[in-house]
Amino acid sequence: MITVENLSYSYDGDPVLDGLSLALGDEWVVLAGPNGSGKTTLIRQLNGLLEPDGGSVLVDGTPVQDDPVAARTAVGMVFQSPRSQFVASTVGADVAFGPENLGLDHEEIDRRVDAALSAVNLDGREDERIDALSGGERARLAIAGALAMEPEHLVLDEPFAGLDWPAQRSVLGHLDDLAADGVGIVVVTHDLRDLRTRADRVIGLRDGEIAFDLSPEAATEALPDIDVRVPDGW
Ligand SMILES: Nc1ncnc2c1ncn2[C@@H]1O[C@H](COP(=O)(O)OP(=O)(O)OP(=O)(O)O)[C@@H](O)[C@H]1O
Repeated sequence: MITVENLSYSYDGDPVLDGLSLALGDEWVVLAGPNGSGKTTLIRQLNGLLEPDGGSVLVDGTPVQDDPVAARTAVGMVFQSPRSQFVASTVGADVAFGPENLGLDHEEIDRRVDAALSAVNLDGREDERIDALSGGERARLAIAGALAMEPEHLVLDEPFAGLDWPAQRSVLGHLDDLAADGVGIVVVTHDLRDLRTRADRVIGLRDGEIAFDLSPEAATEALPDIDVRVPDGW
């Protein structure tokens, strides 16, 4: 469980989040909002990449700042620009890096790397150099790196941008499996296609505040109010 209590955050004195509270359990949550509404600023606090100016974020009851390693193990994060997320030069080594740091044995590391790469349709490409991958392949690799950590919560910032349809379908299928296993999924996106039947909640953010927190059905009328398009067939 991730609990955000009265969270405030400013960049150089400009408030972006102001007294935001939220609880995220083992459910599928879509976080939607227009550009600049504070989505990325919010999720970066969920595993300690940003430190709150006020209020707190707790993961399983422990403040993130008290145990950042536990928070980063429990809350996996995939960002929009994956380039900076890679730590190794080849595909397999990069995905193995996180599990290796957890001190897992080789068999378990291999199992996780295989499962994560296959979830994003990159199986068999362990030895390829990351700098030779396309943008979409890098985005998929970043997702594989987070999957291999087998976190309790997986937070993905615009995960489908730049992914072709087979890769999107594969990632969605894997997220479905994770959700069925009790992993909490948070998808930050402007593009709600394929998410209506998956999401338990749609949280709308506007100007750093929660404008609504509703079921997908109930969010239909609220989404245009925060300038997020309701997809055809939603
Ligand atoms: N590093 C930074 N320094 C200064 N201001 C920032 C920084 N990062 C974000 N901001 C500002 O904070 C506000 C919220 O940005 P944030 O990236 O959290 O929004 P977002 O909802 O994720 O937007 P987008 O949909 O465009 O990704 C914006 O006004 C942005 O300009």
